[in-house]
Amino acid sequence: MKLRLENIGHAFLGRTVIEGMNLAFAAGEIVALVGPSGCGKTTLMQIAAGLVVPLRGRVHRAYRRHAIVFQEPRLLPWLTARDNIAYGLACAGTPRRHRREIAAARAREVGLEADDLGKFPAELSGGMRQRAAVARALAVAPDVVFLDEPFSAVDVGLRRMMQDHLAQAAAREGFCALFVTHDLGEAARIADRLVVLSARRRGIVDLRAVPGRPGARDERFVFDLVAAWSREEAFAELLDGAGRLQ
Ligand SMILES: Nc1ncnc2c1ncn2[C@@H]1O[C@H](COP(=O)(O)OP(=O)(O)OP(=O)(O)O)[C@@H](O)[C@H]1O
Repeated sequence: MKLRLENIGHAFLGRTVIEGMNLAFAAGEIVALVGPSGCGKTTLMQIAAGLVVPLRGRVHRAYRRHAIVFQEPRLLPWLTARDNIAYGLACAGTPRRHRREIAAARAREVGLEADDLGKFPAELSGGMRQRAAVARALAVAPDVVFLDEPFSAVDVGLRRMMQDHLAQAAAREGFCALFVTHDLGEAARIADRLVVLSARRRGIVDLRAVPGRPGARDERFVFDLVAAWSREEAFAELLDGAGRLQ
């Protein structure tokens, strides 16, 4: 697995968003991209995923396949949850019976019941739809998963469960996850590594390994880590004027 961003630069309507960015990702690691609103997290993820062609630089991709999870589920409304989860497999020509088995297994992993698989997206709750979106991404056995604030709209209990699931799946299956979030607590829970972006400086202000193992950090540890980060200059742009996390 190889994913490397080399000297990436991008601008919208003549306004530079990202400049001279170099990053490399390893198999099995979860990298959190954090930074204030508008600093270019989504743009950088979309460039890495090939959804946006950068104005400058190159993306080196040497892996079989990747999957993307967006902030909203983006399920196809005319397909059942089962067929949504199996969609990538159907596109890849996986036989029907095999893809139904994989879809059922991936659905179970994210806590969807067998009964839910025959339902259409309109019949599922928002949290269930997002579970299906994660199951769909992992169903194709990706080498890289791009996630753009995937859990920001789900309730706190489900968010915790999905974070743990992602961390365990990445460790077990060896995929690399590039995770966009503006929530330092979330990054502290699930990332191996942190990339901190700045809106003012249009680039990376900090790169660091997160101590401990993703998914195995307890509440106290995460709280103390975020408190320590919050006092650092590298995270200043993530704090609002009152010194609270945004
Ligand atoms: N298609 C577009 N056309 C014009 N400007 C854009 C486009 N996409 C993004 N931008 C601008 O580029 C900048 C970076 O946007 P981006 O969505 O990458 O930031 P972000 O860090 O992900 O923000 P947020 O945390 O609010 O989602 C913003 O100023 C945004 O307005």
